[in-house]
Amino acid sequence: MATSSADGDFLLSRRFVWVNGPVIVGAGPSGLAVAAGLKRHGVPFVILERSNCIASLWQNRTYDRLKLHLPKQFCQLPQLDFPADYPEYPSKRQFVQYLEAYARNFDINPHFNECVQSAAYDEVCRVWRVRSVRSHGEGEAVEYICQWLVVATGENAEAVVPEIQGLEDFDGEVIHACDYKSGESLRGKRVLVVGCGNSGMEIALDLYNNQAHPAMVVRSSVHVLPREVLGKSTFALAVWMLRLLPLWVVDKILLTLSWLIIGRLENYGIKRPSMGPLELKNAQGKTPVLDIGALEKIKSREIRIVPGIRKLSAGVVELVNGEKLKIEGVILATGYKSNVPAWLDGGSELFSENGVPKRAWWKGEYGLYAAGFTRRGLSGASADAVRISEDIARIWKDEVKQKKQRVTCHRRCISTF
Ligand SMILES: Cc1cc2nc3c(=O)[nH]c(=O)nc-3n(C[C@H](O)[C@H](O)[C@H](O)COP(=O)(O)OP(=O)(O)OC[C@H]3O[C@@H](n4cnc5c(N)ncnc54)[C@H](O)[C@@H]3O)c2cc1C
Ligand SMILES: NC(=O)C1=CN([C@@H]2O[C@H](COP(=O)(O)OP(=O)(O)OC[C@H]3O[C@@H](n4cnc5c(N)ncnc54)[C@H](OP(=O)(O)O)[C@@H]3O)[C@@H](O)[C@H]2O)C=CC1
Ligand SMILES: O=C(O)C(=O)Cc1c[nH]c2ccccc12
Repeated sequence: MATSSADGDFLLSRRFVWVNGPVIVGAGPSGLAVAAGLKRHGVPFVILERSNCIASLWQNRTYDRLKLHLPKQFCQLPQLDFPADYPEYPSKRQFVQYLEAYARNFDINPHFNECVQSAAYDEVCRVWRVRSVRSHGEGEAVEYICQWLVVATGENAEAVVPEIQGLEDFDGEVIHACDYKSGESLRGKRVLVVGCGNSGMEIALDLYNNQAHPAMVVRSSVHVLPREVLGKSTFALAVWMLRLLPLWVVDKILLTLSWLIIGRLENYGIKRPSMGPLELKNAQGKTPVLDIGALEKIKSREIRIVPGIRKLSAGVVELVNGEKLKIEGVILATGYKSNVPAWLDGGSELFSENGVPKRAWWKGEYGLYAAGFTRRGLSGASADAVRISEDIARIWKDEVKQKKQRVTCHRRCISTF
């Protein structure tokens, strides 16, 4: 039956579902890891996923040749290691296979094609009301009512598409990095890659490897670090040094090693930020680039570095220095953002306006949790998941015990009559 909702949209009648445990929003690595932790403690839950598969970022919104850029020991989820024969840097296919095995192993069955549209805390009934719409069938609307809400929608939920003057006049292909699969279709073409984070760098290299001619926009500054130092992971080295030394000292060491291995980036048109790489990651969430080969092509000018864009027109980009380049395609490697502000009502003591938790924290009020928002990649997501599942399990078990006691007491009271 169709009814009219408060905001005037037509809506199929809503189904109400009481969940005896938490609702987890998102079936990426963070949501799966929380779910596995809850299974371990015997806590029931529902996990809602807007797409038709687990880890949709990895399956649908990343390019073919992507590999994890941190060594495998920093990327596996709690309670299940990667298979022993996985390489140091697993491919995206291997990572997805691992996640599928993870979901199977812990018997995690997300509700697919269910996009959460809103979630709000009902202070009167002291429950969360989580409203979703099923994208398959007739678009059924469901309201889940639960005591705990775990936000696991990720730091990369939506693509950031910048406003660039004249973008609509450009006549070639314009895609965001999340829709880039391979440079094959751009063979022989001049392609502008906007953005120089890990996506921009790796896509520029992939374009080069597919015989395209990439130019990459570096409008401000970026830290590029070698992925390895003397055959050892730079990231692993940094983690190890952080146990012994303050962060600023580790940053100084990383920069000295980079200078010895890579040389001065300024020679190739790339400025380094004034803040050190780890300090910048902590302060602003800006991930340093771990170089997998783009720098060599930048040095040989096979990947051109260009400054910011002034405007685009048919077949041409005009740069802020007045230079004009002929281009046939644009890849926007301009980053991602959280979508939490679009659907979470309340929770402002945990989440800031841009949809990531204040102070990179995992627990809010009224049973609200955030998994995978601490800017520490997959290892951060795993750490959050363990804390969250243990916290919920502790409260859930207490409540179950109390309920049992109430029932026993009630029975005793009845039997004394
Ligand atoms: C290209 C790329 C490579 C990366 N490589 C690494 C790496 O090597 N190592 C590392 O540690 N980190 C890496 N990261 C960081 C990345 O954030 C993590 O790897 C990981 O995917 C985070 O998991 P997550 O579950 O928090 O978020 P996601 O993987 O983004 O999962 C969130 C899920 O929530 C779903 N969702 C979103 N909104 C809704 C909604 N309203 N309703 C229902 N479902 C919703 C999404 O469809 C998605 O499936 C990489 C990121 C990118 C973009
Ligand atoms: N192999 C792997 O494991 C990979 C991991 N990743 C991870 O995915 C996450 C997202 O990375 P990424 O997609 O690179 O996003 P980032 O947010 O790291 O980088 C976005 C880039 O776009 C630039 N930019 C934004 N708007 C504009 C504009 N209007 N004009 C010019 N430049 C612009 C930014 O420049 P500015 O700094 O000036 O704002 C920055 O260089 C990161 O955590 C990263 O580590 C990504 C790819 C591969
Ligand atoms: O790949 C990512 O996006 C990550 O967030 C992983 C990560 C966490 N801390 C870092 C420091 C340097 C490089 C990558 C990471």
